[in-house]
Amino acid sequence: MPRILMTGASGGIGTSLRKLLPPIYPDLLLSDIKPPVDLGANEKFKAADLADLAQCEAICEGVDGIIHFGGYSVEGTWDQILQANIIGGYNLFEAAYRKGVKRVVFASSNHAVGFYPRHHRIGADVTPRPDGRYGVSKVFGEAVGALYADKHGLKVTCLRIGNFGDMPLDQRRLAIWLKPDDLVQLCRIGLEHPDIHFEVFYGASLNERAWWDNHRAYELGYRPTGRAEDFREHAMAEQAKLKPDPVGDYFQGGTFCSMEFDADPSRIIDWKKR
Ligand SMILES: NC(=O)C1=CN([C@@H]2O[C@H](COP(=O)(O)OP(=O)(O)OC[C@H]3O[C@@H](n4cnc5c(N)ncnc54)[C@H](O)[C@@H]3O)[C@@H](O)[C@H]2O)C=CC1
Ligand SMILES: O=C(O)[C@H]1OC(=O)[C@H](O)[C@@H](O)[C@@H]1O
Repeated sequence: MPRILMTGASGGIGTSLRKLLPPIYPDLLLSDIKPPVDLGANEKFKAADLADLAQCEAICEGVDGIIHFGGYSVEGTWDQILQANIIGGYNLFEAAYRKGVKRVVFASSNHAVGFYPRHHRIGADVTPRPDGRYGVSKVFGEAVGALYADKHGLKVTCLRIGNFGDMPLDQRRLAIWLKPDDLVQLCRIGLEHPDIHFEVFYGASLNERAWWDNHRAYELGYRPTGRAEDFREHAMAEQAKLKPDPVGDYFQGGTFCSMEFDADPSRIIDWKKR
Protein backbone atom coordinates (compact mmCIF):
# COMPACT_ATOMS: atom_id res chain seq x y z
CA MET A 1 0.00 0.00 0.00
CA PRO A 2 1.63 3.33 -1.02
CA ARG A 3 2.21 5.92 1.67
CA ILE A 4 1.00 9.30 0.40
CA LEU A 5 1.99 12.58 2.01
CA MET A 6 -0.39 15.54 1.65
CA THR A 7 1.05 18.95 2.55
CA GLY A 8 -1.29 21.89 3.18
CA ALA A 9 -3.60 19.50 5.07
CA SER A 10 -5.09 22.27 7.23
CA GLY A 11 -6.01 24.51 4.30
CA GLY A 12 -9.17 24.70 2.20
CA ILE A 13 -8.27 22.03 -0.35
CA GLY A 14 -6.52 19.86 2.24
CA THR A 15 -9.58 19.86 4.50
CA SER A 16 -11.78 18.70 1.63
CA LEU A 17 -9.33 16.03 0.38
CA ARG A 18 -8.85 14.64 3.88
CA LYS A 19 -12.37 13.27 3.47
CA LEU A 20 -12.06 12.08 -0.14
CA LEU A 21 -8.60 10.47 -0.17
CA PRO A 22 -8.56 7.87 2.65
CA PRO A 23 -10.74 5.30 0.79
CA ILE A 24 -8.21 5.47 -2.10
CA TYR A 25 -5.01 5.94 -0.09
CA PRO A 26 -5.57 4.51 3.41
CA ASP A 27 -1.93 5.18 4.35
CA LEU A 28 -2.23 8.97 4.16
CA LEU A 29 0.19 11.19 6.09
CA LEU A 30 -0.98 14.77 6.61
CA SER A 31 1.32 17.74 7.09
CA ASP A 32 1.02 21.51 7.51
CA ILE A 33 2.73 24.21 9.53
CA LYS A 34 -0.28 24.06 11.89
CA PRO A 35 -2.46 21.01 12.71
CA PRO A 36 -5.99 20.74 11.30
CA VAL A 37 -8.46 22.00 13.91
CA ASP A 38 -10.60 18.85 13.61
CA LEU A 39 -7.85 16.21 13.34
CA GLY A 40 -9.47 12.78 13.76
CA ALA A 41 -8.10 10.01 15.99
CA ASN A 42 -7.42 7.81 12.95
CA GLU A 43 -5.62 10.53 10.97
CA LYS A 44 -1.80 10.76 10.94
CA PHE A 45 -0.34 14.28 11.12
CA LYS A 46 3.25 15.60 11.27
CA ALA A 47 3.84 19.36 11.45
CA ALA A 48 6.52 20.86 9.21
CA ASP A 49 7.50 24.32 8.03
CA LEU A 50 8.21 24.05 4.31
CA ALA A 51 10.86 26.78 4.65
CA ASP A 52 12.97 24.33 6.72
CA LEU A 53 14.68 21.60 4.66
CA ALA A 54 15.29 19.28 7.62
CA GLN A 55 11.58 19.39 8.52
CA CYS A 56 10.69 18.62 4.89
CA GLU A 57 13.03 15.64 4.92
CA ALA A 58 11.43 14.36 8.13
CA ILE A 59 7.94 14.28 6.59
CA CYS A 60 9.20 12.60 3.38
CA GLU A 61 10.65 9.61 5.27
CA GLY A 62 9.11 6.34 3.99
CA VAL A 63 6.78 8.19 1.58
CA ASP A 64 6.00 6.92 -1.97
CA GLY A 65 4.11 9.91 -3.37
CA ILE A 66 3.40 13.51 -2.38
CA ILE A 67 0.50 15.81 -3.14
CA HIS A 68 1.86 19.23 -2.38
CA PHE A 69 -0.84 21.74 -1.44
CA GLY A 70 1.10 23.59 1.26
CA GLY A 71 2.23 27.17 0.76
CA TYR A 72 1.06 30.76 0.41
CA SER A 73 -2.09 30.49 -1.68
CA VAL A 74 -2.81 34.10 -2.73
CA GLU A 75 -0.80 37.22 -3.57
CA GLY A 76 1.47 38.19 -0.68
CA THR A 77 4.55 40.17 0.23
CA TRP A 78 7.81 39.05 -1.34
CA ASP A 79 8.97 37.60 1.97
CA GLN A 80 5.76 35.57 2.46
CA ILE A 81 6.02 34.16 -1.06
CA LEU A 82 9.78 33.64 -0.76
CA GLN A 83 9.58 31.59 2.45
CA ALA A 84 6.54 29.41 1.79
CA ASN A 85 6.60 28.97 -2.01
CA ILE A 86 10.09 29.65 -3.34
CA ILE A 87 12.25 28.23 -0.53
CA GLY A 88 9.39 25.91 0.51
CA GLY A 89 8.82 24.64 -3.03
CA TYR A 90 12.51 23.96 -3.58
CA ASN A 91 12.81 22.22 -0.20
CA LEU A 92 9.86 19.96 -0.91
CA PHE A 93 11.35 18.64 -4.19
CA GLU A 94 14.87 18.37 -2.75
CA ALA A 95 13.61 16.51 0.33
CA ALA A 96 11.52 14.19 -1.87
CA TYR A 97 14.61 13.41 -3.95
CA ARG A 98 16.86 12.83 -0.93
CA LYS A 99 14.32 10.49 0.66
CA GLY A 100 13.63 8.47 -2.51
CA VAL A 101 10.02 9.60 -3.02
CA LYS A 102 8.91 8.49 -6.50
CA ARG A 103 6.15 10.94 -7.43
CA VAL A 104 5.13 14.51 -6.67
CA VAL A 105 1.88 16.24 -7.61
CA PHE A 106 2.44 20.01 -7.27
CA ALA A 107 -0.44 22.45 -6.83
CA SER A 108 0.43 25.13 -9.36
CA SER A 109 -2.13 27.77 -10.27
CA ASN A 110 -3.87 29.53 -13.13
CA HIS A 111 -1.99 32.60 -11.89
CA ALA A 112 1.18 31.21 -13.53
CA VAL A 113 -0.52 32.23 -16.81
CA GLY A 114 -2.96 34.88 -15.53
CA PHE A 115 -1.95 37.62 -17.98
CA TYR A 116 -3.29 35.75 -21.00
CA PRO A 117 -6.48 37.43 -22.22
CA ARG A 118 -9.69 35.49 -21.71
CA HIS A 119 -10.34 35.20 -25.46
CA HIS A 120 -7.01 33.44 -25.92
CA ARG A 121 -7.29 29.64 -25.56
CA ILE A 122 -4.01 28.36 -24.15
CA GLY A 123 -2.38 24.97 -23.81
CA ALA A 124 -0.14 23.75 -21.00
CA ASP A 125 2.96 24.56 -23.08
CA VAL A 126 2.56 28.35 -23.36
CA THR A 127 5.19 30.80 -22.10
CA PRO A 128 4.34 31.65 -18.48
CA ARG A 129 2.63 35.02 -17.97
CA PRO A 130 2.34 35.27 -14.15
CA ASP A 131 0.07 37.93 -12.72
CA GLY A 132 1.93 38.60 -9.45
CA ARG A 133 4.61 37.39 -7.07
CA TYR A 134 2.36 34.42 -6.22
CA GLY A 135 2.09 33.50 -9.92
CA VAL A 136 5.87 33.80 -10.28
CA SER A 137 6.29 31.34 -7.39
CA LYS A 138 4.06 28.83 -9.20
CA VAL A 139 6.15 29.18 -12.39
CA PHE A 140 9.20 28.57 -10.17
CA GLY A 141 7.62 25.47 -8.62
CA GLU A 142 6.83 24.04 -12.06
CA ALA A 143 10.43 24.69 -13.15
CA VAL A 144 11.86 22.99 -10.07
CA GLY A 145 9.53 20.05 -10.75
CA ALA A 146 10.80 19.80 -14.34
CA LEU A 147 14.40 19.85 -13.12
CA TYR A 148 13.89 17.02 -10.63
CA ALA A 149 12.01 14.99 -13.26
CA ASP A 150 14.63 15.44 -15.98
CA LYS A 151 17.76 15.25 -13.83
CA HIS A 152 16.71 12.86 -11.07
CA GLY A 153 13.83 10.81 -12.49
CA LEU A 154 11.12 12.00 -10.09
CA LYS A 155 7.68 11.62 -11.71
CA VAL A 156 6.18 15.10 -11.47
CA THR A 157 2.72 16.40 -12.27
CA CYS A 158 1.88 20.11 -11.99
CA LEU A 159 -1.78 21.05 -11.68
CA ARG A 160 -2.55 24.63 -12.74
CA ILE A 161 -5.65 24.75 -10.59
CA GLY A 162 -8.39 27.17 -11.60
CA ASN A 163 -10.76 27.60 -8.66
CA PHE A 164 -11.51 24.69 -6.35
CA GLY A 165 -14.88 24.42 -4.63
CA ASP A 166 -18.38 23.00 -4.57
CA MET A 167 -19.57 25.42 -7.25
CA PRO A 168 -18.28 28.24 -9.49
CA LEU A 169 -18.50 31.55 -7.62
CA ASP A 170 -18.78 34.09 -10.48
CA GLN A 171 -18.50 34.47 -14.25
CA ARG A 172 -14.73 33.96 -14.31
CA ARG A 173 -15.00 30.82 -12.23
CA LEU A 174 -17.53 29.36 -14.75
CA ALA A 175 -14.46 28.94 -17.00
CA ILE A 176 -11.99 27.70 -14.39
CA TRP A 177 -14.00 25.83 -11.74
CA LEU A 178 -12.60 22.57 -10.34
CA LYS A 179 -14.93 20.18 -8.52
CA PRO A 180 -13.31 18.34 -5.57
CA ASP A 181 -13.86 14.85 -7.10
CA ASP A 182 -12.20 16.01 -10.32
CA LEU A 183 -9.14 17.18 -8.38
CA VAL A 184 -8.98 13.71 -6.82
CA GLN A 185 -8.95 12.21 -10.34
CA LEU A 186 -6.06 14.48 -11.37
CA CYS A 187 -4.09 13.60 -8.24
CA ARG A 188 -4.60 9.89 -8.93
CA ILE A 189 -3.28 10.25 -12.48
CA GLY A 190 -0.19 12.00 -11.10
CA LEU A 191 0.34 9.40 -8.39
CA GLU A 192 -0.40 6.27 -10.42
CA HIS A 193 -0.28 6.64 -14.19
CA PRO A 194 2.63 4.66 -15.69
CA ASP A 195 3.36 7.27 -18.41
CA ILE A 196 4.07 10.23 -16.13
CA HIS A 197 7.51 11.82 -16.48
CA PHE A 198 6.79 15.56 -16.23
CA GLU A 199 3.29 16.81 -16.98
CA VAL A 200 1.40 20.08 -16.64
CA PHE A 201 -2.39 19.78 -16.50
CA TYR A 202 -5.04 22.42 -15.96
CA GLY A 203 -7.06 21.81 -12.83
CA ALA A 204 -10.49 22.47 -14.33
CA SER A 205 -13.73 20.50 -14.54
CA LEU A 206 -15.91 19.99 -17.60
CA ASN A 207 -16.42 23.72 -18.17
CA GLU A 208 -18.03 24.71 -21.48
CA ARG A 209 -16.42 28.15 -21.48
CA ALA A 210 -12.91 26.90 -20.55
CA TRP A 211 -9.93 28.95 -21.78
CA TRP A 212 -7.58 26.00 -21.53
CA ASP A 213 -6.65 23.11 -23.77
CA ASN A 214 -6.29 20.24 -21.29
CA HIS A 215 -6.04 17.39 -23.81
CA ARG A 216 -3.02 15.73 -22.19
CA ALA A 217 -4.97 15.15 -18.97
CA TYR A 218 -7.78 13.56 -21.01
CA GLU A 219 -5.24 11.38 -22.88
CA LEU A 220 -4.11 10.04 -19.53
CA GLY A 221 -7.66 9.17 -18.52
CA TYR A 222 -9.11 12.33 -16.94
CA ARG A 223 -12.92 12.26 -17.11
CA PRO A 224 -14.21 15.24 -15.12
CA THR A 225 -17.81 15.20 -13.93
CA GLY A 226 -18.26 18.79 -12.74
CA ARG A 227 -20.24 20.92 -15.20
CA ALA A 228 -19.86 24.60 -14.37
CA GLU A 229 -22.87 25.57 -16.51
CA ASP A 230 -25.15 23.66 -14.10
CA PHE A 231 -24.46 26.55 -11.69
CA ARG A 232 -24.66 29.34 -14.28
CA GLU A 233 -27.56 31.22 -12.70
CA HIS A 234 -25.96 31.34 -9.28
CA ALA A 235 -22.57 32.39 -10.68
CA MET A 236 -24.05 35.17 -12.83
CA ALA A 237 -26.13 36.47 -9.91
CA GLU A 238 -22.94 36.69 -7.86
CA GLN A 239 -21.16 38.35 -10.79
CA ALA A 240 -23.83 41.05 -10.94
CA LYS A 241 -22.85 42.10 -7.40
CA LEU A 242 -19.24 42.79 -8.45
CA LYS A 243 -17.90 46.15 -9.68
CA PRO A 244 -16.59 46.20 -13.27
CA ASP A 245 -12.81 45.78 -13.38
CA PRO A 246 -11.41 46.75 -16.82
CA VAL A 247 -8.11 44.95 -16.27
CA GLY A 248 -9.32 41.99 -14.21
CA ASP A 249 -12.33 41.32 -16.44
CA TYR A 250 -10.11 41.17 -19.52
CA PHE A 251 -7.41 38.79 -18.32
CA GLN A 252 -7.69 35.19 -17.15
CA GLY A 253 -6.20 35.92 -13.73
CA GLY A 254 -9.02 38.35 -12.80
CA THR A 255 -8.41 40.53 -9.74
CA PHE A 256 -4.87 39.15 -9.35
CA CYS A 257 -4.11 41.07 -12.60
CA SER A 258 -5.68 44.37 -11.53
CA MET A 259 -4.08 44.25 -8.06
CA GLU A 260 -1.15 46.74 -7.91
CA PHE A 261 -1.67 47.39 -11.63
CA ASP A 262 -0.15 50.73 -12.61
CA ALA A 263 0.90 50.29 -16.22
CA ASP A 264 -0.25 52.85 -18.78
CA PRO A 265 -4.05 52.29 -18.98
CA SER A 266 -3.99 53.03 -22.71
CA ARG A 267 -2.28 49.66 -23.07
CA ILE A 268 -5.61 48.02 -22.29
CA ILE A 269 -6.82 49.38 -25.63
CA ASP A 270 -3.81 47.74 -27.30
CA TRP A 271 -4.56 44.49 -25.49
CA LYS A 272 -8.08 44.52 -26.83
CA LYS A 273 -6.65 44.38 -30.35
CA ARG A 274 -4.70 41.20 -29.57
N1 LIG B 1 -8.08 26.94 -3.73
C1 LIG B 1 -7.90 27.15 -5.04
O1 LIG B 1 -8.86 27.37 -5.78
C2 LIG B 1 -6.53 27.11 -5.62
C3 LIG B 1 -5.44 26.65 -4.89
N2 LIG B 1 -4.21 26.55 -5.49
C4 LIG B 1 -3.07 26.04 -4.73
O2 LIG B 1 -3.46 24.86 -4.03
C5 LIG B 1 -2.83 24.82 -2.76
C6 LIG B 1 -3.90 24.70 -1.66
O3 LIG B 1 -4.77 25.81 -1.77
P1 LIG B 1 -5.79 26.19 -0.58
O4 LIG B 1 -6.12 24.98 0.20
O5 LIG B 1 -6.85 26.99 -1.18
O6 LIG B 1 -4.87 27.16 0.27
P2 LIG B 1 -4.90 27.45 1.83
O7 LIG B 1 -4.24 28.75 2.05
O8 LIG B 1 -6.27 27.27 2.38
O9 LIG B 1 -3.97 26.28 2.41
C7 LIG B 1 -2.58 26.30 2.31
C8 LIG B 1 -2.01 25.62 3.54
O10 LIG B 1 -0.57 25.70 3.47
C9 LIG B 1 -0.09 25.91 4.78
N3 LIG B 1 1.21 26.59 4.75
C10 LIG B 1 1.47 27.88 4.45
N4 LIG B 1 2.77 28.15 4.62
C11 LIG B 1 3.35 27.00 5.02
C12 LIG B 1 4.68 26.65 5.38
N5 LIG B 1 5.69 27.54 5.36
N6 LIG B 1 4.91 25.38 5.76
C13 LIG B 1 3.91 24.46 5.79
N7 LIG B 1 2.63 24.73 5.49
C14 LIG B 1 2.36 26.00 5.11
C15 LIG B 1 -1.13 26.79 5.46
O11 LIG B 1 -1.07 26.63 6.87
C16 LIG B 1 -2.43 26.27 4.87
O12 LIG B 1 -3.06 25.32 5.70
C17 LIG B 1 -1.98 26.10 -2.65
O13 LIG B 1 -0.65 25.79 -3.03
C18 LIG B 1 -2.60 27.03 -3.66
O14 LIG B 1 -1.64 27.93 -4.18
C19 LIG B 1 -4.01 26.91 -6.78
C20 LIG B 1 -5.04 27.40 -7.53
C21 LIG B 1 -6.38 27.54 -7.00
O1 LIG C 1 -7.97 32.25 -9.36
C1 LIG C 1 -8.62 31.80 -8.41
O2 LIG C 1 -9.84 31.92 -8.36
C2 LIG C 1 -7.87 31.04 -7.30
O3 LIG C 1 -6.51 30.94 -7.64
C3 LIG C 1 -5.56 30.62 -6.73
O4 LIG C 1 -4.46 30.27 -7.14
C4 LIG C 1 -5.80 30.84 -5.29
O5 LIG C 1 -5.11 29.90 -4.49
C5 LIG C 1 -7.26 30.85 -4.93
O6 LIG C 1 -7.41 31.38 -3.63
C6 LIG C 1 -8.03 31.69 -5.93
O7 LIG C 1 -9.36 31.81 -5.58
